[in-house]
Amino acid sequence: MTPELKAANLVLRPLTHEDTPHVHRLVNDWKVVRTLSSLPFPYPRDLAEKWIRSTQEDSQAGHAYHFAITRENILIGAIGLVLSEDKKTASLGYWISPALWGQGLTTVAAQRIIEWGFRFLKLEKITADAAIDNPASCAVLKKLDFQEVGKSTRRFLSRGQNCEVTLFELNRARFLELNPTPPLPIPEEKPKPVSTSPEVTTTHSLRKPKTLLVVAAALLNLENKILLAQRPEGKPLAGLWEFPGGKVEIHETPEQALIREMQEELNIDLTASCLAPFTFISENVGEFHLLMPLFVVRRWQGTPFPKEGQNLAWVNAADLAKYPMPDPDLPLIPLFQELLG
Ligand SMILES: Nc1nc2c([nH]c(=O)n2[C@@H]2O[C@H](COP(=O)(O)OP(=O)(O)OP(=O)(O)O)[C@@H](O)[C@H]2O)c(=O)[nH]1
Repeated sequence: MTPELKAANLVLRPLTHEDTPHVHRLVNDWKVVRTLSSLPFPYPRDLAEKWIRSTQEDSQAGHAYHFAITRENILIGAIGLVLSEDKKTASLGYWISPALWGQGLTTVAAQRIIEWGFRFLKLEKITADAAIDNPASCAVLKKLDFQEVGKSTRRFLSRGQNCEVTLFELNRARFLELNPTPPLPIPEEKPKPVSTSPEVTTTHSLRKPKTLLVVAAALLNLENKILLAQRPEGKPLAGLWEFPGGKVEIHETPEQALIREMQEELNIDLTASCLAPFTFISENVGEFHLLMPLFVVRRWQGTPFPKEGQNLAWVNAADLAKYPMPDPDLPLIPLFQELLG
């Protein structure tokens, strides 16, 4: 499923039926449509509708992930990855409202999608192409470290003719070499001014990030299915699936925090439960260092109920990878597969 991703002041989210008039208005513009090979001009509204439907089907089937690019809740463009059959390669495509060209917004959105493609989808290579008379798009790809690998010709429906295109590629090893740190989460707090405490050095990159202590539970039911909760709208990383839990307050032990969070989020009582420490996440996620003890819990009182309106899913260990999760959770998947078979 297509998750919601944040990138600077942009939110990249799945397209919905309500986006149809905006997609139609923005794409049905010669300046946009001439850069896209597979669309006619004029671009009829029912094609916008069909395309949005197809993005939803493709996302469910895991064939392609298309995102609306939004700023302050307004759709300003779209970006997507279409996967090869073996799911090792994807081709990147995008368009953005011409009124916003030249502001670097496409680069910001594309950088986030590429990051997600390499780190979450574990792609080996991302390809892209741009008509040779579209230098702005070529410049975006070069800024993103794509390498030019050749030329080809492609039929452009909008122009009714074949056009020469430049082919680009970025492979996973190069991306990881150039971007060794995990993607930045969206900081919830404003950056604090650099203090003079001894653990702080003068440069931002060397500053010791604050440790964020979060506790979470893998609730296992009688069929050995694990409960995942989807982060609700309005929270950072909304749309991603995670182990229910939350931040440990200053006056709490992790176990006390877990009992409180399970009551607040799921209306279940863990006071008499066995909280079995299973593993932990210790990962630098940009503005802070996430430390997350994860407990396995098999018995509790009550029935999990999504008190915060979050979606819940009982998931077999073998299916965990089908649920987009925050990057730090990904190494946990094989551990559960080993534990639960
Ligand atoms: N609960 C939980 N949080 C996780 C997981 N993986 C992961 O990276 N996190 C991160 O840990 C942090 C948890 O913060 P939160 O915002 O959910 O905490 P909370 O429930 O206390 O929220 P609140 O501050 O809105 O009350 C988030 O940055 C979240 O992205 C996970 O599997 N479960």
